Amino acid sequence: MTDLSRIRNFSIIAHIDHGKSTLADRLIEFCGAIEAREMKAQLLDNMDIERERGITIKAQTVRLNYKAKDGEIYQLNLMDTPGHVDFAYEVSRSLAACEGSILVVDASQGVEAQTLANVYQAIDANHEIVPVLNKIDLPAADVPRVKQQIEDVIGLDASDAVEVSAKSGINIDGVLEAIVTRLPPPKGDAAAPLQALIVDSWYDAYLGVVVLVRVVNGELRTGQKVRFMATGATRELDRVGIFGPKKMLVDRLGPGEMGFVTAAIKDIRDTKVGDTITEERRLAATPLPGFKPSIPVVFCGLFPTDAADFEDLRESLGKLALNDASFQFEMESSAALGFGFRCGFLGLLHLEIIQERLEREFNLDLITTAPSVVYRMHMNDGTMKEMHNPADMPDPVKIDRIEEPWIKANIMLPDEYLGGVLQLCTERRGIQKDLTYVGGRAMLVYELPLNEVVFDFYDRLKSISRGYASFDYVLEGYREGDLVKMSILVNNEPVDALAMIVHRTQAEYRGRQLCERLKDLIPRHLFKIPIQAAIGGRVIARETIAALRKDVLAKCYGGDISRKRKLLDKQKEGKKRMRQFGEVEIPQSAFIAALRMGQE
Ligand SMILES: Nc1nc2c(ncn2[C@@H]2O[C@H](COP(=O)(O)OP(=O)(O)OP(=O)(O)O)[C@@H](O)[C@H]2O)c(=O)[nH]1
Repeated sequence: MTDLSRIRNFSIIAHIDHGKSTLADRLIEFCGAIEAREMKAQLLDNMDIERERGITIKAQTVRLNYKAKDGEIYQLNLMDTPGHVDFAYEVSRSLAACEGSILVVDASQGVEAQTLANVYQAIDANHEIVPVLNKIDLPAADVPRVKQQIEDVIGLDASDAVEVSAKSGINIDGVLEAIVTRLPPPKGDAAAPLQALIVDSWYDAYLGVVVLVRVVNGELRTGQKVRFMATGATRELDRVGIFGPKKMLVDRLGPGEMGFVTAAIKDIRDTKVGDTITEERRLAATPLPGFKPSIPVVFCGLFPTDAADFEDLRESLGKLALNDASFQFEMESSAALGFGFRCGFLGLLHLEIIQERLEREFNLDLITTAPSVVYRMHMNDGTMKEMHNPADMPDPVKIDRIEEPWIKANIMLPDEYLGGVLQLCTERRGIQKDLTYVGGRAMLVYELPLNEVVFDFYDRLKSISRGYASFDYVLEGYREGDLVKMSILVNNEPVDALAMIVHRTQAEYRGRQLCERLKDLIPRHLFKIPIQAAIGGRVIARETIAALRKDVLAKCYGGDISRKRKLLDKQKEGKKRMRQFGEVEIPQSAFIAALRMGQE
């Protein structure tokens, strides 16, 4: 067990692409030599599946051993945090497991929206923060300007910011020294009853459920009988280990240390993130303060393009859920798209990651319905229902009011794009809260309904600002809105997969857009096909696909009217049948295309 004064637990926070991963790699590399010589850990099988995980959405820790200039060897636990706003909850729980943060800012770019969002979280977690200016090798790097910006925008003293180039390996030891000298050591009591915080857990094909922990008091040992305080389950620990960055077994983990344990646990849902592990023999009096659970905020339907893939899809979703407790799914059926699943995500990026993994790793071709947020339906009878799917909208006469989630967004952008971005935010029902300028960049704070953001806000923002705007948000809470369900009717039949909840003021615009698209996508039939957008019984937009008229009368010369009538009747019957099976006549590809266009 390491003396507390020689432990530092920290995370690296940064805006995307400012060099967080590159710096982490350099730190690991720099400390690598010492690790091999001085650590008495037992090397576990070298399993590379971790690397296969691609985008790191899971919190990971790496233990480094650093020989500092004071001659002492320090144990540094680097906690990786996911950078994207969708995973804000995961960021906050990673931060809760450490005492300090390294704030990486690209010296050629300066402070961006995610820099701010992450710093605020670190401040909330009471972290000591060391600013690091990266990419000083770039000719465009402007260290004095970015230092000034950090002081003006964030209010952090940047006079002793560490200037580095992660890519060229310049001043990496400067970062390590700052960690040792400027970040506080953890606190804890080795003699107290065990309290270890579950920071994360995931399923590993070889080890079963792996639980990432931060020990606060007491110690964790192999063979120890432990209790999970939230669930009350007891287990004997099979393994106690660390990531160095490879998995290595250790005898014990003491206060302030981070590592992993395994204990014949089958389901990650049994290891609740934020729960406290204590010792069965000597129970802790109270659990540690946990974390807020991460709850899905965006839902959409996932359907296999080929109905024969349904079982494969179910199995693949199950596999993904093994490693991602914040991902939810349940079966859903749609008249237009067949059988599929309603899935819940932390945000749009999370949705994209899951969708991409299903398509790439599991080789599935999928249709995604328009993303929807979680609405709160306050019914006349005083009850409240959460609605994840527009198809489940109760009868409007029974609804007293509907609430929708709102976010607070930070948008940073070069001045010249401000006009366009303000207009976009206004179109999306945004409420401007603040506008300030820092070194030629505008910093906008807006409140926006999440439902307007999940649609295509981010893409529009990027295109208006030519990619220069950065955006981050936090959920603010629920507010009442004048929201309605808009149905799309094709040939007078509602198409469930295209229904959506919209704000009344946006309904007509959205409705018209969808009808126009569908008109081009649905092939002509022998009869006219009306395509309508409707709220309740009221049509708000309409397009018509003209009929393809087969000239049935061409064969009848002259006046035999009864024959003509017969033929016409026959054709009418045909029409009826068509109408009856109206949906079958619409190629599924049309729905798919309409939905995909909605996401562009
Ligand atoms: N010139 C220069 N480029 C760097 C430096 N550090 C990182 N980069 C480059 O910047 C890009 C982003 O670096 P990453 O380390 O992937 O950034 P990140 O913040 O971890 O990004 P995500 O993992 O995508 O969030 C890469 O192309 C790096 O090669 C540096 O010191 N100098």
